[in-house]
Amino acid sequence: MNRSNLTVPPEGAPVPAPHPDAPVGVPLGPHYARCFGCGPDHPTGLHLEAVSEDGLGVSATFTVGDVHQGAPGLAHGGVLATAMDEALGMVVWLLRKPYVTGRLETDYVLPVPVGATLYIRTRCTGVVGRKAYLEAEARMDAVDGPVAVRAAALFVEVPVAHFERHGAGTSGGDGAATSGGAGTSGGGAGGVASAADLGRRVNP
Ligand SMILES: CCCCCCCCCCCC(=O)SCCNC(=O)CCNC(=O)[C@H](O)C(C)(C)COP(=O)(O)OP(=O)(O)OC[C@H]1O[C@@H](n2cnc3c(N)ncnc32)[C@H](O)[C@@H]1OP(=O)(O)O
Repeated sequence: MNRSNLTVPPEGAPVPAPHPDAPVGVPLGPHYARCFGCGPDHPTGLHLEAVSEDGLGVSATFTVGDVHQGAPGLAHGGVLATAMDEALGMVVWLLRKPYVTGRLETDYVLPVPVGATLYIRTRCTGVVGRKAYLEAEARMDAVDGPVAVRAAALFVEVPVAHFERHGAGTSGGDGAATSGGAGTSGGGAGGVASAADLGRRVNP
């Protein structure tokens, strides 16, 4: 894909070993019930579903709905970028450290119609200090379908306090209260409802 050197790991950058607690071969479940990318409680979200392949790579699916259109009948490019961001974020989630997206680069290769399912595969290609380098590819309607979107990203590790300082506080806001409570609101393994949950998750 066309990408800047900001999302390419420096030569010799190590690819981390999978975290010993990282799930392998199982559905990841949402990290937060109201997440626009993966949350089951979000009415118009992407409802992306993901499986950890080997603790460092993730396979995910996203089916484009009516609410995701840009041009009539076609997925909005920003929504497709969100799907890639979410799938990439699930990879750093496996590293058991809090990260945020610093930079996301996207190549739109094919128009993606409403009703299409994207099969997304993401992978960590290196970690240097606080910076994690990742890439992703989305294929249309089958795991071996035509490539529709490619992405590369730089995620930056942040302290848990980042979410407490900038987010809705340790209570998770009213979203946490209405979505089932700490630890369970995410549905699958490791879901969080607040920054405090996130802290317990990465430092149990
Ligand atoms: C509760 C549920 C939770 C659930 C959590 C799971 C959520 C998953 C959702 C998907 C993920 C998202 O969308 S996250 C949401 C979208 N992203 C954000 O909101 C991030 C907003 N930006 C920031 O907060 C900040 O800019 C940071 C943290 C990215 C960086 O600030 P900082 O901490 O001061 O660090 P800084 O020194 O500037 O940068 C550290 C290193 O990274 C490099 N770097 C930083 N930004 C960039 C950049 N855009 N492009 C290239 N490189 C960059 C710097 O050059 C430096 O390299 P060097 O000098 O060390 O070499």
